[in-house]
Amino acid sequence: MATNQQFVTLNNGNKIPAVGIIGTGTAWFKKQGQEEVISPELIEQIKYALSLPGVIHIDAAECYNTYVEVGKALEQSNRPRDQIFITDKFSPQANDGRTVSESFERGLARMGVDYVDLYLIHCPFISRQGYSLEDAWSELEALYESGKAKNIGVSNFRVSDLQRILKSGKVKPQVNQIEFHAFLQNQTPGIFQFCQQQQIQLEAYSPLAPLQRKSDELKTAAGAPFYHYLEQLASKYNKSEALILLRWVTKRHVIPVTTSSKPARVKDAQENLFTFDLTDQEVDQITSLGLLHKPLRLYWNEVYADYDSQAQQPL
Ligand SMILES: NC(=O)C1=CN([C@@H]2O[C@H](COP(=O)(O)OP(=O)(O)OC[C@H]3O[C@@H](n4cnc5c(N)ncnc54)[C@H](OP(=O)(O)O)[C@@H]3O)[C@@H](O)[C@H]2O)C=CC1
Repeated sequence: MATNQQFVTLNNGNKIPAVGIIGTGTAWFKKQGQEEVISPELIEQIKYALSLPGVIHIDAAECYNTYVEVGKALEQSNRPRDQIFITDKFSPQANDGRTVSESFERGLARMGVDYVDLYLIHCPFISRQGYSLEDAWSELEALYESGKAKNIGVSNFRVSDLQRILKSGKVKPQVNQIEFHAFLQNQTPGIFQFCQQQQIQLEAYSPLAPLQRKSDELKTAAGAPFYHYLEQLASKYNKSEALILLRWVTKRHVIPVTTSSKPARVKDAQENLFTFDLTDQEVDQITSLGLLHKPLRLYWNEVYADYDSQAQQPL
């Protein structure tokens, strides 16, 4: 199938689709204990994503409690495994005390696969006593060496967290998945530059945060120029505002991880993201107008809100 898909090369030479189109958390997230309450909508949406051309990048995690939906969609689709890129994440918090390898094997079994393409530590906050980030990272390294996790990485890590595992580990993380969008350009101090300098590929979750909050924010003076410019670009390129924002993320050399309950939006992200390009000047203008806006942090506020004053500083 001919596609407009693009890939990014990771620091180990492996390739990853340049956009993740079907996150299975956020709006799809289920509370602990609700795992067996199946969402037919999510199964259908993943199956729809799996019917699109190219390699389909699915973002899963232990704490989303949606492995069953991923597994059913994979089972019901006839997509070859090598045309699917599956990310999974170990939850170091509230996972009934499972070790990395127990969590990993449980994820494989529930999704009905025998490897994942990318395995991440979901956050640097480990609740298990006597178990450190370094311990968790060495377990990921073992999964990488076994070939059951084709790439490994982290999520929501600060520079200091990365420095710890860079010092103790043998394998450099391939990815750090963080919240990144025009209204939160540094989740934690210096993280954007550090990862780019270290060739740790950044992934952006909540790349559409400015649209998720558009109706409230448009009313503010700080938001209006940003949204007006976005509308202008959407009209110039005849693309949705969502696609303009996702393209901006890719132009910052970050992989957006998005999701939607609407098939047309999933299709747009997979098929149309690379059918147009923003100029350098347009990328810079989105960056600058975004920075005028106060930080909009959708996740991990309880631990990272103290960094808000530094999250929207120009690089
Ligand atoms: N590592 C981590 O800690 C985290 C990881 N994630 C991962 O990232 C994935 C994506 O995160 P998420 O925040 O949902 O990503 P996005 O920023 O892409 O937001 C997706 C949401 O935006 C809505 N949306 C899409 N297009 C528009 C539009 N044009 N106008 C208004 N709203 C729109 C969608 O609604 P609709 O359904 O109506 O299209 C959907 O609910 C998650 O599912 C999860 O896999 C997320 C958070 C934390």
